[in-house]
Amino acid sequence: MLKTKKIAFLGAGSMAEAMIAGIVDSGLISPSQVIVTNKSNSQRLDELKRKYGIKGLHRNDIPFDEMDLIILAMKPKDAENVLTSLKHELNQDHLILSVLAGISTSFMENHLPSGQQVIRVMPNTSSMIGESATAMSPGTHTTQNNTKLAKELLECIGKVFMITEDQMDIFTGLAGSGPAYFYYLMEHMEQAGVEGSLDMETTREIIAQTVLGAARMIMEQYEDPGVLRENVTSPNGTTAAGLDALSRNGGGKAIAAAVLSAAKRSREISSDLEKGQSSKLQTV
Ligand SMILES: NC(=O)C1=CN([C@@H]2O[C@H](COP(=O)(O)OP(=O)(O)OC[C@H]3O[C@@H](n4cnc5c(N)ncnc54)[C@H](O)[C@@H]3O)[C@@H](O)[C@H]2O)C=CC1
Ligand SMILES: O=C(O)[C@@H]1CCC=N1
Repeated sequence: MLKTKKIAFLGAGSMAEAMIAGIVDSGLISPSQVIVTNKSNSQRLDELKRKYGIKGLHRNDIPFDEMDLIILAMKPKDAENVLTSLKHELNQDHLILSVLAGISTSFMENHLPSGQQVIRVMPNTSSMIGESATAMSPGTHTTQNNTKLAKELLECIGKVFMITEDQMDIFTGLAGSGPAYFYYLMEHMEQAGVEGSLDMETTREIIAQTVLGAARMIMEQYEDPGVLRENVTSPNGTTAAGLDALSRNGGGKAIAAAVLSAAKRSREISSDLEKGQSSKLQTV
């Protein structure tokens, strides 16, 4: 289904680049099927053109008539303006995908022509290497065919989870923001490794392999993480000492609080937008 489809990304930041890289790399979409635009930075468009062979165009030069999928990838604070500006460019066949945190399908539907097909999507930056955990939740008017088409596209960038829209905030807390928690953890592990006399490059490789191995154990052994943790932990051994320090320092609670705080922030963004308070979002 994807072979003939034309895709326009509105927004050319980190998330758009990660998706473009994953999509182009999958080989299921040719770079000539992808257009990207942004607010004003033409150097950035040149960079994406050079790296991925896609087209980078000024917003006013996008041939919307020829597009099938339009992917919104700007910041939530810019959503309302962009949706309003799109109103006169769209027809009923256009499928709109939004990757914006906190932007509900009803918000999109209310700002677009009546009956417009929209899908709310939450990918993460591991899209870049085809390893995103991506959620999707279709709007009221989206056909099954278009839902299937979007799923096919999103499968180019990783695993896709079809969820209900009320689960989007927690999914954002877990997976949209999730890579950052692991990078944060890895930064701290790196620091400890270097303090323990390993060089930075080796430490980084050791940590990355350890994280990768742990993730693959979960995915391939279908085992509960608690059981896998116990398998590592000898009574009165090194891991018990490590886990005890983690627990004494609030490690477990901190991790759960990170996920819940991100989910709460996603809900707050929605609520500010619903109240017409885009200006409250400032840099978001
Ligand atoms: N960075 C991440 O890990 C993830 C981000 N997201 C969502 O993706 C969206 C983009 O995030 P980032 O790429 O990190 O932001 P970014 O700041 O790197 O990129 C935003 C892009 O939007 C463009 N833009 C602003 N106004 C525009 C307009 N009127 N028309 C067209 N383009 C416009 C900017 O020029 C820029 O290229 C956000 O809504 C965020 O919630 C979702 C999942 C993960
Ligand atoms: O930090 C943010 O708001 C975006 C959404 C999920 C990941 N990054």
